[in-house]
Amino acid sequence: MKRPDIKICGISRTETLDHVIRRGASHVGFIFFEKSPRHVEPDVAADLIAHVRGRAKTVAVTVNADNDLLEEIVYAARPDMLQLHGHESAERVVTVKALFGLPVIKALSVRSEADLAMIEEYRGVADRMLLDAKPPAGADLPGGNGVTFDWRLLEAMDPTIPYFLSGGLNSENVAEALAVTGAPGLDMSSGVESAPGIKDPARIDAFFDAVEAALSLKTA
Ligand SMILES: O=C(O)c1ccccc1NCC(=O)[C@H](O)[C@H](O)COP(=O)(O)O
Repeated sequence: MKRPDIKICGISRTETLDHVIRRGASHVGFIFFEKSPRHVEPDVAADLIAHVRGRAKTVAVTVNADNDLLEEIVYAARPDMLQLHGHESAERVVTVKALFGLPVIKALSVRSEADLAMIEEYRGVADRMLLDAKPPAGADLPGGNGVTFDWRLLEAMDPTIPYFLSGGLNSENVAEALAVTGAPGLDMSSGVESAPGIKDPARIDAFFDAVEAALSLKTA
């Protein structure tokens, strides 16, 4: 099995960036959503992104952001990619790509087959999909909620679609997630935190150890 790309999201400290990249993160995500405990201002993100440039792909995560906010983020922080984590339509993805010239990850909230079928709208439009769990009722955040969805829904999915599996991944369940889905990418955030927004070095190590163990079992 090919090693999946691994995206660790919601990072706000250089120490955490260095740690996850040393352990093998291919992508690191920065949250631009004020209600999130992981929110970073564009000037702070600019320093974090400058710190890791060239060592991992940097992703600016936004939620239904208008052009002005995207412009502020892109010109201040210079991310490698944009993640659209709201209700952005396929047409909006096309517009954002044209305006900013950056690859786009489109997040999709999944609970049912019908949710997953929406993926077709973004085929050939988004550079990658991020399949996250639908937020629980009453949640304040569209992502970072630490909840999983039924990974068996992905069994019938076209395997050529590039995507990150997301939602509630942690060191305890990532081996099963990989066994069920064979996902080409993994994305996670709260599963390596000790409290919302606080990344925990021991949990980061446990997660990457679990991924390595799962992959070595698969190739043994
Ligand atoms: O993490 C947040 O606080 C967040 C807020 C608003 C929009 C998106 C957000 N996170 C995006 C991500 O890509 C998370 O990694 C993804 O939702 C999975 O989170 P988790 O279930 O905690 O692993």
